[in-house]
Amino acid sequence: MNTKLVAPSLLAADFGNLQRDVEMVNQSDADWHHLDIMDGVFVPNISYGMPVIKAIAQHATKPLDVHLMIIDPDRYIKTFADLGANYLTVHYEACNHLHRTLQAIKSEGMKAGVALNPHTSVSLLEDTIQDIDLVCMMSVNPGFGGQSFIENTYQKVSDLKNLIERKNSKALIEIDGGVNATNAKKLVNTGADVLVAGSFVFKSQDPTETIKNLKEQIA
Ligand SMILES: O=C(CO)[C@H](O)[C@H](O)COP(=O)(O)O
Repeated sequence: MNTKLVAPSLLAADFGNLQRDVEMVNQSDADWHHLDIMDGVFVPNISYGMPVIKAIAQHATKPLDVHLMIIDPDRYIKTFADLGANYLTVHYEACNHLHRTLQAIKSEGMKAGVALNPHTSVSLLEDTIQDIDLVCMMSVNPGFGGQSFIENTYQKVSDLKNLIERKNSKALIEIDGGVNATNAKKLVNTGADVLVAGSFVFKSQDPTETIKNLKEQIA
């Protein structure tokens, strides 16, 4: 894949102006909307619930990339399929039967993603990488926007790229957490296909321009 994607994380949007921010992403150079769903159990934070998720899905015109930071994600696969999610990502650490969960996501017509926490080795995907459409590499400990990028991520991206090539997988590599203009190019050069950026976009003076610059930088 040559096109590198930017997916603004709505976690860092201004929730008082959520509709404005969703529309800004619709009209920007961003490729996807990234929704971070947190349950207060798998991660120490709760993001937003179903009424807000539904409203976002209704207004969003770009593909929906949904990242479930929740325990027992199988309970919500159908719900997100009905909402129109294109990619549904579950955490490796939250799945007892990851292979079954991936099949269930795909049988609902969505692409199946797996997220890895910073402490989780890429090698654990050795037996599932051919069934995975996207690996979300957490470059911060999940739970909050605005954290600092963990430098060890570069090594993990490189390990993952090797695994994907060795196993002939088509999985995309997505990076989530602390992405900004300083690390974006190096991440893409190391093998990243999709960059999720929250604070760097929504806390900037001109989010539309920031997305445009980020896209240009990684083109
Ligand atoms: O959800 C997250 C952590 O759980 C991410 O950090 C979020 O998607 C991106 O935010 P930021 O760019 O501010 O790190």
